[in-house]
Amino acid sequence: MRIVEIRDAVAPIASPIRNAFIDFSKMTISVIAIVTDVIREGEPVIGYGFHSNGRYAQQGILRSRLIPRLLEAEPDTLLNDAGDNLDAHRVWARFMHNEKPGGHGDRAVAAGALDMAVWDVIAKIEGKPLWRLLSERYNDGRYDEQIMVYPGGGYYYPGKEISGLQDEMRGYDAAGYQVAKMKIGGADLETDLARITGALEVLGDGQRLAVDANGKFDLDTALAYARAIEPLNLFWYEEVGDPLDYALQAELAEHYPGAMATGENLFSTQDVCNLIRFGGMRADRDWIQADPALAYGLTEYLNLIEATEALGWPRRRLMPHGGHQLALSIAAGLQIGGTESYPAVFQPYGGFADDIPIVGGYTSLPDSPGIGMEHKPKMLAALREHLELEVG
Ligand SMILES: O=C([O-])CC(=O)C(=O)O
Ligand SMILES: [Mg+2]
Repeated sequence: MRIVEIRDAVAPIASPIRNAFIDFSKMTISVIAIVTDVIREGEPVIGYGFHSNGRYAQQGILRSRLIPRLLEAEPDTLLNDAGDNLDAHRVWARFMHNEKPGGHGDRAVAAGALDMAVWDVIAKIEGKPLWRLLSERYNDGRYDEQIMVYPGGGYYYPGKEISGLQDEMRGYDAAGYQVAKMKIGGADLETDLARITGALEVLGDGQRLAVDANGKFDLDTALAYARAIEPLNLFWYEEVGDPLDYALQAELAEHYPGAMATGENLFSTQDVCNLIRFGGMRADRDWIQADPALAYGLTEYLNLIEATEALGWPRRRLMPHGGHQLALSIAAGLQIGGTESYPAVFQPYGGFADDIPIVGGYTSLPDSPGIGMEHKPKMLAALREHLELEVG
């Protein structure tokens, strides 16, 4: 088989929401299509990819480096031994050829989008859902039929802070979610505490609510919030300080007995290992949120699982950021802890298959080939429109 074409485009994912650090008024993502010469049901097999929100589109890196490297490669060097499908590891090594280690920034995001499309192609050519392919290749055939998912949301509602937030939490509860997440750090402690209390009036138990500071706090503020929320027994306290400030994270761990979560802005396996080694993270209760669609893709996430397990972290403590079906497929097929979802924000890319419900905080995956994007028709239509693709 051959790659016929790789398309990329910049897609808007702008919305009026803001977290403690950024607003999303100009947010974009890169979307990708890998078109192959393999024909299924009369149409060429096309793999789709995109990266998670929070980082802007990566057209420069994709167009000037990663995509040309694939198109210039001797086609057979990208294939598996049988020559009938792409080999994700060979493809990854090729598009990352001549890139120095370290300094993982936007390059990791570009790679994450491209690698997602590669895995969608591979699973479609193999005629299997990605979760099943992962289970068979890397997990001795084991998989989870039910995956823990929680909605990321709870942004600020100027003018109706509490009632807006409560309505959103009511919606998540009605949709079947068990745990939901809200933003903090975009207001003062008193205001945020009133918001948290308001959310808890809807959700009840503190274990049904996680809070996310998006890297905003210095140590003093981190500890002040920690003291205030500790009695509430929340599900987790997320990305409290700068994502690379492992000393702050370690100090927080000394003072906060509840669960901490972080890692969505760590873009390499090495960064995550450093977080584990130096960030005071506790494998019995904390969560690592590294996101394959921001951090070099699923191909690299396989290395991340192996490296974190070698440091004594059960894969069940991994819960990726990003609310995409790639992480859901990984969660099912490789049996990590679960994943975030975005039923209410970052549309049309957020959320999972339209036809599969959430029950008691868990969901499942469709059985159709690939990542499952065909079960999100609005998203697929948007991808095709941005990529100017008319075929299946
Ligand atoms: O950047 C955002 O607001 C999204 C985020 O942190 C999350 O979903 O955990
Ligand atoms: Mg977050």
